Amino acid sequence: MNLEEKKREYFGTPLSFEELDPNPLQQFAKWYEAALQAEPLEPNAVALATSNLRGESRVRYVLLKGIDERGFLFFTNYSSIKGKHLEENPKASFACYWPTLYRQVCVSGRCEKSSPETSFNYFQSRPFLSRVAAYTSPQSQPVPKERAYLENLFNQNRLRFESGDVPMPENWGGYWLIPETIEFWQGRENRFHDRFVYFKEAGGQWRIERLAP
Ligand SMILES: Cc1cc2nc3c(=O)[nH]c(=O)nc-3n(C[C@H](O)[C@H](O)[C@H](O)COP(=O)(O)O)c2cc1C
Repeated sequence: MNLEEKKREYFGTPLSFEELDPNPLQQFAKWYEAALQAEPLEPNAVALATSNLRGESRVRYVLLKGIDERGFLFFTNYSSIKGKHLEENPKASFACYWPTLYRQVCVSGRCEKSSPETSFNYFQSRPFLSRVAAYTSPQSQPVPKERAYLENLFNQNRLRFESGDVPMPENWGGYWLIPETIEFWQGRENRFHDRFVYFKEAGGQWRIERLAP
C-alpha cells in the first residue's frame, strides 16, 4: 500500500501574531466556535497522551466537555489505563485536528480531578443507558472474550436501576487538564504553516512565540 500518494494542500487563512488573543483559552474558544460550524463530526474529540513513571506512554481519544479559565475538562474512568497513568504522573497532552479549517491545537499541562459535584452533574446529564454502561464497564480491564459477559452485566444493571437513579461509580469522574503550553497551528500552502505557542510564565501571564513550521 502506497501511503505517499495521500497528499493534500493546506489553504488555511493566515494566522498572525497581531490577531491572537492574549489569552490562549480565549483563542481556543474562538477556534472552537469556528470548528463547530465547519466540522460536522465531534470537533471536541482530542487525542490525549499520558505516560507512567516508567516512561511508557499511550494516546487515545476523549471528548472535551468543558473549557474555562482553568483549562479543559473531560470525563473517564479513574481506574482505566489513563487514570492509572495520571495517578502516577499528572502530566498530559492532547492534540485536536480540524481538517476542514486546516487547524491543529496542541495542549500540554497537568491533570487534576474535577470536583465530585462537577463529575456528578455531568454523570446525571448522560442518558440512562450511558450511565448504566459507565456503571457496568470496568474500563480497560481484561474481561472474558465473549461479549455476552458484558451484555449480561449491562442488562442486569439496566433492570436493577430501571426504577431509580444509576449511582455514579466512585472511580468515575472528570479531569481538568490545566495548560502550561498551547500551540495553534494553521496549515498553509506548500507546508509553510503558521505556528504560535503560548507558554505560561511563573507569574501566571502568557508569553507567545512563533515557531518555524
Ligand atoms: C471519538 C472518541 C471519543 C471518546 N471519548 C471518550 C471519553 O470522553 N472518555 C473516555 O473515557 N473514553 C473515551 N473514548 C474511548 C477512549 O479512546 C479509550 O478507549 C478509553 O478511554 C480507554 O482508554 P485507556 O485504556 O487508555 O484508559 C473515546 C473514543 C473515541 C474514538
